[in-house]
Amino acid sequence: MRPEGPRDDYAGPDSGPEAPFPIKLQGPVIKGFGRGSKELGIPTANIPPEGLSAYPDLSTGIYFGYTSLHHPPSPASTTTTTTPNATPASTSDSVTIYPSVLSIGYNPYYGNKTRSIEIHVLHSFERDFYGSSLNLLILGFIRPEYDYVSKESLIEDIMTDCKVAERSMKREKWELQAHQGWEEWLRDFGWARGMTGEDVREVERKVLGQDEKGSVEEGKL
Ligand SMILES: Cc1cc2nc3c(=O)[nH]c(=O)nc-3n(C[C@H](O)[C@H](O)[C@H](O)COP(=O)(O)O)c2cc1C
Ligand SMILES: Nc1ncnc2c1ncn2[C@@H]1O[C@H](COP(=O)(O)OP(=O)(O)O)[C@@H](O)[C@H]1O
Repeated sequence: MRPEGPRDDYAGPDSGPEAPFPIKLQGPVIKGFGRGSKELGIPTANIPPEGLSAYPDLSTGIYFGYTSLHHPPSPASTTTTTTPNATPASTSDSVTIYPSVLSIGYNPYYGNKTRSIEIHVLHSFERDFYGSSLNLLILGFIRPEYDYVSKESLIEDIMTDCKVAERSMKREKWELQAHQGWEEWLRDFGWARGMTGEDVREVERKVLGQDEKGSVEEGKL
């Protein structure tokens, strides 16, 4: 259960990220249990947890860092009526980078049986971006995951996480430009080349299928 008491304003030292950070994960945005937007009002983009095997000692918990998104060309675009067959923008043009908060773990409030990576991007999007490719550069740890007495107290803590992350990443040594190679890595989506919508759905079925039994405690909805 979440301990009583005030939260720190910052996470990580002013001198910048320390080992084992930055941690690099990537994957397509897949479906979760649909609770983020509907129940919490805080959407979280899920990526498959396989990349965590490269970091066997990483604790579950709440982290922050940069997310880059590469949106696939939209087959149902309603905006380009005059040039329906126009070639998509170049890869670098369609990559955007945002600060983010994320949870790695089992969501104790919901009692998931398998580990998930759930990223709340600190940006307001007009629409969902399932199927987009996502690179995640984790820079620091904010806190452990907790169980909560109510949905409202979980939401309140997540809102505090967002403020802590924003504040922490505005410090000079945590900015994207302060570290050679960070932006280059975030903009590299070579790993996603050739990945089809069917590939993404298959990953999604595998990940969701693993947690069908007892993943959501009905009483907590
Ligand atoms: C910054 C952040 C902090 C979170 N902290 C917790 C937590 O302490 N305990 C918990 O059970 N879930 C926590 N969550 C996970 C939410 O419960 C989760 O995002 C929600 O269940 C949505 O899941 P879904 O994407 O499968 O729909 C956190 C999520 C984020 C983005
Ligand atoms: N700021 C945001 N951060 C993360 N995902 C967002 C954001 N805005 C919209 N989304 C979309 O919402 C989806 C997550 O919604 P959510 O209700 O948590 O469902 P799910 O359980 O399927 O992940 C993401 O996959 C993404 O497409």
